[in-house]
Amino acid sequence: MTEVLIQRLDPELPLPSYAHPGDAGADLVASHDVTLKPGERQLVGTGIAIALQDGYAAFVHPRSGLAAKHGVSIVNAPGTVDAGYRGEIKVCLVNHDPHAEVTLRRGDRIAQLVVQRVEKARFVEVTTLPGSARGTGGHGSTGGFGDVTR
Ligand SMILES: O=c1ccn([C@H]2C[C@H](O)[C@@H](COP(=O)(O)OP(=O)(O)OP(=O)(O)O)O2)c(=O)[nH]1
Ligand SMILES: [Mg+2]
Repeated sequence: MTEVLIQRLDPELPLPSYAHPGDAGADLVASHDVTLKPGERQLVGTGIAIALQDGYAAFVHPRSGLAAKHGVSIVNAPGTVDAGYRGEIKVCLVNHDPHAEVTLRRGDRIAQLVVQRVEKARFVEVTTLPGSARGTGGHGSTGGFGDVTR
């Protein structure tokens, strides 16, 4: 288990917490009320700043309940929090619902933070890449979407 130093920027807001012992994501809350019109996005504070250990990053993921019930997601999902970042963690929420406005209140759980170990890559330039079974096929090269026709 990695230790993450955390600073409460708003003493009245809770620290991130895992809802269940096996959960990967710790819930983050909104630092203020926010109302999103259909299609609108807003950057929302969470009231916390963290210091991750070197070799770690934290990823800001959407909550599936907000997505399924209200169409609310995160524009840049998952957002990347670098180990060296000391500012407030913020969430760029978006309302994908075509009709309904949605209001989230200060203290509501709006996203979840997944802390992960990450590798640094050394980029080695070559003129030809080694062959592979997939080759250059991508972006739907393995087939379509079953019976769906357009
Ligand atoms: O959902 C997010 C994504 C990022 N960040 C913070 C932490 C991260 O370390 C920093 C920069 O994020 P990123 O590198 O994704 O943004 P950028 O547009 O490349 O900005 P910068 O030029 O500051 O790197 O912003 C958040 O608070 N929430
Ligand atoms: Mg960046």
